[in-house]
Amino acid sequence: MTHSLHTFENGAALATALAGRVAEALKAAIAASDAASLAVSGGSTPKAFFEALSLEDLDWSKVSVTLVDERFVPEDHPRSNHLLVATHLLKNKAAEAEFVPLYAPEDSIEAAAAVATDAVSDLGTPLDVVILGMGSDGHTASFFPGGDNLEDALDLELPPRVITMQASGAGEPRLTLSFSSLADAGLLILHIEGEEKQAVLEKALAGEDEAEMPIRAVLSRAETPVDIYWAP
Ligand SMILES: O=C(O)[C@H](O)[C@@H](O)[C@H](O)[C@H](O)COP(=O)(O)O
Repeated sequence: MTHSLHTFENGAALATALAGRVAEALKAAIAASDAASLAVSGGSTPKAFFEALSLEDLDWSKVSVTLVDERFVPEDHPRSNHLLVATHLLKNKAAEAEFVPLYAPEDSIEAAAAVATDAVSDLGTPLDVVILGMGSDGHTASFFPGGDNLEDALDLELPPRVITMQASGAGEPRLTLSFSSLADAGLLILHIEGEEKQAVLEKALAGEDEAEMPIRAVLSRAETPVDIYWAP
């Protein structure tokens, strides 16, 4: 599938523009079906975007926010993406949104993945808005090079679900939406910033080996065209 590149002079301009774009998509979903679903990524890049989105004027009581992926840690752990989203997004006008976590205090990560699969499936498919990030190794979501479940994660023949992922570059064991959960999103955004990530994107676009750079699966096989938002 194709992609479009949107570049901005700085992160603040990108955050404002992306928040507006996402708000319009959420409003359209609410107008169409009286509900909207938003799956966001963690990491350091999205903080300014989350802050800007939290101020957007829309009926947040109709919005369900979930995560593209999560570290298998409780929501009070400093590495928790739930904590990141609660701190930077689920406040101001967005405080009224429902949050659907991927982490659950189950006896195993596999049990937590099963609970999360049911919770995310209740949001319906396709997800209305998905925000992806990208690591310098070319991972996105928790589709890490060398990941133990990477092949299944990227298999579009398998159903939408939350799966576990372990990889040397991932830190904690991860919970992640499968590619089939996000490939047909109404709006599919890849948000990256900095010269290093720009070079990683160029390398990804210049090759085909998805195991080497899993972001390639999204860029080449997503059903929805990918909107890439980049600032220096
Ligand atoms: O849980 C995570 O870490 C994210 O979901 C992950 O996929 C992130 O988007 C990239 O690692 C980029 O992270 P940075 O924005 O910190 O570079």
